[in-house]
Amino acid sequence: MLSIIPGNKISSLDSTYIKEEGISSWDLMERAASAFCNLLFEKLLMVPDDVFIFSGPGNNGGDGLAIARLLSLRGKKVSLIVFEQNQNCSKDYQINFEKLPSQVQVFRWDEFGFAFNDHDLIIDGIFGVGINRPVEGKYREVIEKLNEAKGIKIAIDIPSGIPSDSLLIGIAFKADYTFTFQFPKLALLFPEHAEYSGVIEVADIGIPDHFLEQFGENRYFLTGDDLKSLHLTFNRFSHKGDYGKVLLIGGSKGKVGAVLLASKAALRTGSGLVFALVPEDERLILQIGAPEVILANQDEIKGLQIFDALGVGPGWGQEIDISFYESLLKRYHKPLVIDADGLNLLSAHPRLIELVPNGSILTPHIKEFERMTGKVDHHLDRLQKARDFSEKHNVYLVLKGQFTSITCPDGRQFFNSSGNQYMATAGSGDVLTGMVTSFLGQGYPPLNAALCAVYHHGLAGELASETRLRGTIAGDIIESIPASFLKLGIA
Ligand SMILES: NC(=O)C1=CN([C@@H]2O[C@H](COP(=O)(O)OP(=O)(O)OC[C@H]3O[C@@H](n4cnc5c(N)ncnc54)[C@H](O)[C@@H]3O)[C@@H](O)[C@H]2O)[C@@H](O)CC1
Ligand SMILES: Nc1ncnc2c1ncn2[C@@H]1O[C@H](COP(=O)(O)OP(=O)(O)O)[C@@H](O)[C@H]1O
Ligand SMILES: [K+]
Repeated sequence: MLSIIPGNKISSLDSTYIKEEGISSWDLMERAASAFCNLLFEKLLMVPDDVFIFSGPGNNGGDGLAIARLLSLRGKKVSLIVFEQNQNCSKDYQINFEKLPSQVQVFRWDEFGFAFNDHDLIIDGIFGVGINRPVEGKYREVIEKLNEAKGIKIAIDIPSGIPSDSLLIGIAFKADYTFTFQFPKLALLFPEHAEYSGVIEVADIGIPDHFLEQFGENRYFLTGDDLKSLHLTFNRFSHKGDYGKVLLIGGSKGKVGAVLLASKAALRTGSGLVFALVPEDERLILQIGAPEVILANQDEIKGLQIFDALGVGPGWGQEIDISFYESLLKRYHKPLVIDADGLNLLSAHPRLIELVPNGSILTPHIKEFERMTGKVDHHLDRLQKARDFSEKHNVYLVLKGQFTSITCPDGRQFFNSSGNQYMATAGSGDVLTGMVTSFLGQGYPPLNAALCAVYHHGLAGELASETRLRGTIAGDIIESIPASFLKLGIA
């Protein structure tokens, strides 16, 4: 799994790796530049002929110079805009400057005209993870102009101005794409930086995961490659009892659809038996909407231990009998999944949180999370509060949004790479609740249940939205769950 390395450890990572591999820092920069160019040709349908590269004084600028050479060798008309005298720039910058082919036109920033067309490609190599203060002076002037300019904009490693692991102060380059080296820098995952980072792609420069891990701080980027080994298999001689008996509890007048969505999602995720407990008057809707679901009644659920997992909260409302919730938490001793009003009720009745079984999975969106922990200032603060909360209450916290994070009681934090903006639609969280509950009921350890559910939910959202775009609805995500398994080769 890809470790996310903090900015202040990247240069020691770099030098240790170079030493162990017996390569030079220039070699590593060359790998980075060619990985960048490969991504460019892979991700852009048409790579523009006119390319403008802005190179700052450090190694991010050095990457820009190497990219200038490689793109020029591939027939592109490259203009390079520089800021400092060569002798004031990094060593590898200077080497790459010497290697520039004569076809690359070099401009000083104050001699350059800044006139671009829609189809020009603008590459930002001004600053990378070495940024150590807010951008001012000539750099600010140039970034302001570039942010107004036409053209397709790509940042090398990180948009210039964004610090590697903390919140932007002042100005930064606004990229359409960020091609980041080896692992995404933490700050790229902050919602506050969404307008700067654009689409994030990871350019593999060949540093292995186990090597990265030594420099990490227990933060990881979850990709499809990580998932396969987490899944349990379905075997030929199995029966429905082998794949978990789960119970979804929620629904209220007008909101029973939430349980319907969660139940269907649990079935599509592979649950053998899905039970639902909803108010008496709302049962018919559920039964018609999903005939595969078994409706439980209050008496049946007295023997709660027969269920392999519970999913509590979708569409529940705030008006429920709180003593029922309390007795549920007291009587069920295995990890369970809590979402939506199940969480809001914990916020309203804080004594209940102490009753939540160890290892349970809580799936708040940002607002629900704030209700539980109090006001959050920014995403970094939220990530720290998530760690504190998980550790204190011994639960897994799935904080939903773009790059949903999964925080473990031991402090590990995983960031999901799948999903897109078309999942911002009513009920998509209920789908996730059904999926997590399903995996938990199938016998996955809580962490694996959360990782698998979050990743497949995002991938199903991507697949569902391929043809539906902004018309994607939660039900489409459910119907694409099997396609997500297929895509990852999970039988
Ligand atoms: N393994 C790696 O991490 C690799 C990193 N590489 C590149 O190296 C970059 C990091 O390079 P550096 O450490 O040289 O850092 P940068 O290139 O980000 O910038 C550092 C330079 O900018 C100056 N500077 C910082 N903030 C400034 C500000 N606000 N105004 C004016 N000047 C400022 C510094 O004094 C220094 O000269 C990465 O982002 C990446 O692009 C790649 O070359 C290859 C491998
Ligand atoms: N822009 C986005 N990118 C990725 N995933 C998203 C995005 N917007 C929403 N999602 C996902 O959709 C789900 C929304 O959940 P939630 O806010 O609880 O919705 P609801 O309450 O309507 O069911 C979460 O899993 C979230 O991660
Ligand atoms: K940059």
